[in-house]
Amino acid sequence: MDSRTKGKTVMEVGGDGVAVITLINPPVNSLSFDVLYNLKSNYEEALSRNDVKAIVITGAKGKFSGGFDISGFGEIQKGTRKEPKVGYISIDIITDLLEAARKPSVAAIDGLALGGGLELSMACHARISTPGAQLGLPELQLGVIPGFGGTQRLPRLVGLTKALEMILTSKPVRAEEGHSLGLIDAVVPSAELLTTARRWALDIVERRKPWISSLLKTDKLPPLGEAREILKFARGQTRKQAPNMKHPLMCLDALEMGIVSGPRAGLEKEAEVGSQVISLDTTKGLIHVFFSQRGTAKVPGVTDGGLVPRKIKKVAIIGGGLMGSGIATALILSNYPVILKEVNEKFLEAGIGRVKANLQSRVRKGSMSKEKFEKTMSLLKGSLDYESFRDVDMVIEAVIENISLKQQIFADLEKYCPQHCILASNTSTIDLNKIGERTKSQDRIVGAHFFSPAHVMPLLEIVRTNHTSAQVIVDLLDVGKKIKKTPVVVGNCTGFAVNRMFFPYTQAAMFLVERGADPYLIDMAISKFGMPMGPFRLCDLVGFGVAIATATQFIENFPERTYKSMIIPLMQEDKRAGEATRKGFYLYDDKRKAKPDPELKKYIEKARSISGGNVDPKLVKLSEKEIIEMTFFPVVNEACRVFAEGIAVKAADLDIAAIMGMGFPPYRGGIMFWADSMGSKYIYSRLDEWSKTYGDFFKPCAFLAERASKGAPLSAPVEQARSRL
Ligand SMILES: CCC[C@H](O)CC(=O)SCCNC(=O)CCNC(=O)[C@H](O)C(C)(C)COP(=O)([O-])OP(=O)([O-])OC[C@H]1O[C@@H](n2cnc3c(N)ncnc32)[C@H](O)[C@@H]1OP(=O)([O-])[O-]
Ligand SMILES: NC(=O)c1ccc[n+]([C@@H]2O[C@H](COP(=O)([O-])OP(=O)(O)OC[C@H]3O[C@@H](n4cnc5c(N)ncnc54)[C@H](O)[C@@H]3O)[C@@H](O)[C@H]2O)c1
Repeated sequence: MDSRTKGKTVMEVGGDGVAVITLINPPVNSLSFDVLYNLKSNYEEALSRNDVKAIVITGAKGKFSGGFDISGFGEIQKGTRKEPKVGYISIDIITDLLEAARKPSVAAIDGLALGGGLELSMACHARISTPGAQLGLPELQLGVIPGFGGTQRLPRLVGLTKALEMILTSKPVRAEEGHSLGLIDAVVPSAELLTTARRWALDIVERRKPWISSLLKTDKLPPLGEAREILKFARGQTRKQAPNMKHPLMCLDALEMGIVSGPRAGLEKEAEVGSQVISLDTTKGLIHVFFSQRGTAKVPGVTDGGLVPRKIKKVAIIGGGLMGSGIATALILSNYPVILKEVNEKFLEAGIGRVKANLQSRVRKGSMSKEKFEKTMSLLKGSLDYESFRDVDMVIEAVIENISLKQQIFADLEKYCPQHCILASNTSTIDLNKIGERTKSQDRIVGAHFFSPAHVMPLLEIVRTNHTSAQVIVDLLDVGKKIKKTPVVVGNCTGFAVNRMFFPYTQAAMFLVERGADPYLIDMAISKFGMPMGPFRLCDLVGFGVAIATATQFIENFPERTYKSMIIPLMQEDKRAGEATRKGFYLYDDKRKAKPDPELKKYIEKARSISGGNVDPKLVKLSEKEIIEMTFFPVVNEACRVFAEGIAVKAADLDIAAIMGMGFPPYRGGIMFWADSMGSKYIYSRLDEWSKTYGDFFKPCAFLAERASKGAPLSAPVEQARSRL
C-alpha cells in the first residue's frame, strides 16, 4: 500500500465465478476515498470479466466496515480535500454501478457494519452475517447524516418506524434482530460466512434466490398519509430532544423526500443535505469530539513507550459510601472481583446494600437478568480489616475527605498490600503527594477520580503526581477502558481538571444573582445552551454540604480569583441544603420536580448586604448570550490556566473532561473548542472589560492574554509549558 493512501480493496475471482472483494483499512475497514475508488475499479473489472458471475463484498480481519472514514469529513471541513461531486459515491457508484449492475452482489458481514458500511451492504442484493455482528446507522451522533443511501434503503428494508428509531438514536441492532427485521437474510457462524455468501450470490444468478434491490422495495413502507404522520411526530420529538442541532431535521427531510417523491429524488436530497451538514458548526464539534475521545488514552511519554498493562485480577475499595459503592458497582459490572472495606458491620451492610440497589435498578428496567444480578453480586465481598488485601492488585480509597485519615489509610495499605499493588485515591481535592506523605510508595500512588454516580458517569480522571510511574498509569488506563469509562490523564492540583475548570461557573452565577440577575433565568439560559441543567439546579442536586466543602478549597487555594458568595451558607443555616432537603434554590415535590421559590429573594438580599455589592441595572437585564458569556468565559479562563500549567497535555482532553464530567454539550465540541469558535481576542476583551468593572474574578490570565495578543487559538499546543506531569 502506498504510504499516502488510506486503505484499499482486493478482489479475488474463484473458480465458481464469484469475485470476492475485501475491504482493507485497519482497524475498522473504514471507507476512505481510496477504498471507495478501489471498490469502484474492482466493480468495473468484475462487471466486464466473463469469468465473474456474481460478487461478494466482505471486510478484512473479522470486521465488515465501521463506515465512511470520519477523518475525510475533517479534510473537507479544513479544505485539504475537495469533496467529490454531490452524489458521486452514493448515486454514481453505490446505486448505478453496484445495485443496478447486471451481476448480483452479496454482503458477507462479520463484526460490524456501521454507517457507510451498512449502507454499502444494503445496496447489495442480499446480506449474510455472523451472530455477533452490529448493524447500525450512527451518523447523527457525528453530526452528519447517512449519506450512502441509508435514508432511503433502511426504511424500505425494515419499515419507516424502525428505520427512524435506528437513525435517530444512532443505536445499532444485533444480527438476530437484523434478521427478524428483514435487514439480514441469513445469520451463519463465522466459518461459514464466505461459503454461504458465495453460494447465495450464485443462487441469485440461478434465480433460486430473489434478486432484490432494496431501493425499489415498497412493501415495508406505510401509506403516504400515515408516513407523513410518523415523520411529523419524529420531527416534533427531534425538535424537543435536540433543539440546538439542525442535522437531524435535515436527515428527516431526505427520508420524507424519498417517501413522497420516490427513491431517486430521495437519494438526490440525501446527497444535497449530506454535503450541507459537513460545514455546520455542530458537526465540526461532534467530529472533533469523536477523535478527541479516542485521543485521551494516548499520553505522550506514557503510552508510547511500549508498556503493556498488567492484569488486574482483584480490586479492593475502602469506603462503601456514595462513591465507593458506585465504583464497586462499575467494577463488578465489568467482572472484576471486589473487596469492599468499611468501618463496621452497619456501614458495610449499607455499602453493599447500595451496590445491590444499583444493580437491582437494572433488573427492574429489564437491562439485567436475575441470574446476571446474582453472578455480578457474587463478585463483591465485604471486609472490616486489611487481611484480605494481601493479594489485591489495586486499591481505590473512597473514604470521607479527611487528609489525616487518608494518610493513615495509605500507610496501612503499604503494610498489607503486595508491592506491585496500585494505590489509588478517589479524592476530589486533596493533594495526592500529601496523601502519600507517610509512605515510601509514591510511585504507585495515583488519583482515580470518578464522578457521581460513579457507575453511570462516563469520565475517569486519572491524576498523576511527579512520582506516579508510567506503568501505573498504563494499568489504570486499561482498567478505565474495561469498565467503559473515558479516562483523561491529568496533573495534580486543587480540583484537578474538571472541578478546577468549573469552579468559576457556579461562582459567576452567584455573582450575577447578587448583582440583580434572576437565578431562574440564568438556569434557563444555560439549559438552552445545552447543559443538562443550570448552576443553581446543579447546586441543589449536589447538595450544599458538598458545594461549600468544594468552594472552600478554591477559596483557600485561589483567593485572588474566587467570588465568595454567602447565598448558599445562608440557606444552609436555615436547613435548606438542596434537593435532599426538598429546599434549595428551588422547592421540590414528591416527584423531585423543581419549582421556583419566591422566598429565595430573602437570602439573595441578605447575601448582597453582606458582600456590599449593589444591584447593577445592566446585570438585571442580561440577554441569554450575555448570561452564557459571563458564566462560561470565566470557565474558559480557568481552563487556559489548567492547560498552560500542563495539568492537561492536550486542549482536547479538557474538551472531553468538560463534556463527560460536567455535561458540556458535545455538539459545541468541548470548552476549548467552543472558546476557539469565538476567538481568543473576543473572550479576552470581554473578560478584560468585566474585570475592570467587577474585579479580579473576571481577570484574564496571562496565557489568554498572550494568545489573544497573537490572535492564536487557545487549543494550540503549549510549547514550553511547565509541565507538572
Ligand atoms: C458521506 C459519508 C456517508 C456515511 O453515511 C457517513 C458515515 O459512514 S460516518 C461513520 C459512521 N460510523 C461510525 O460512526 C462508527 C464510528 N466508530 C465507532 O463507533 C467505533 O470506533 C467502533 C464501534 C467501530 C469500534 O470501537 P472500538 O473497538 O472501541 O475502537 P475505537 O472506537 O477505539 O476505534 C479504533 C480506531 O478506529 C478509528 N475509527 C473507528 N471508526 C472510524 C471511522 N468510521 N473512520 C475513521 N476512523 C475510525 C478510531 O478513531 C480509532 O483510531 P485510533 O487511531 O486507534 O484511536
Ligand atoms: N460525593 C461526590 O460527588 C464525590 C465525587 C468525586 C469524589 N468524591 C470523593 O470520594 C470520597 C468519598 O466521598 P463520598 O461522597 O462517597 O463519601 P461518603 O461519606 O458517602 O462515604 C465515605 C465512606 O467511607 C467510610 N469510611 C471512613 N473511614 C473508613 C475507613 N477507615 N475504612 C473504611 N471505610 C471508611 C465511611 O464509613 C463512609 O461510608 C471523598 O474523598 C470525596 O471527596 C466525592
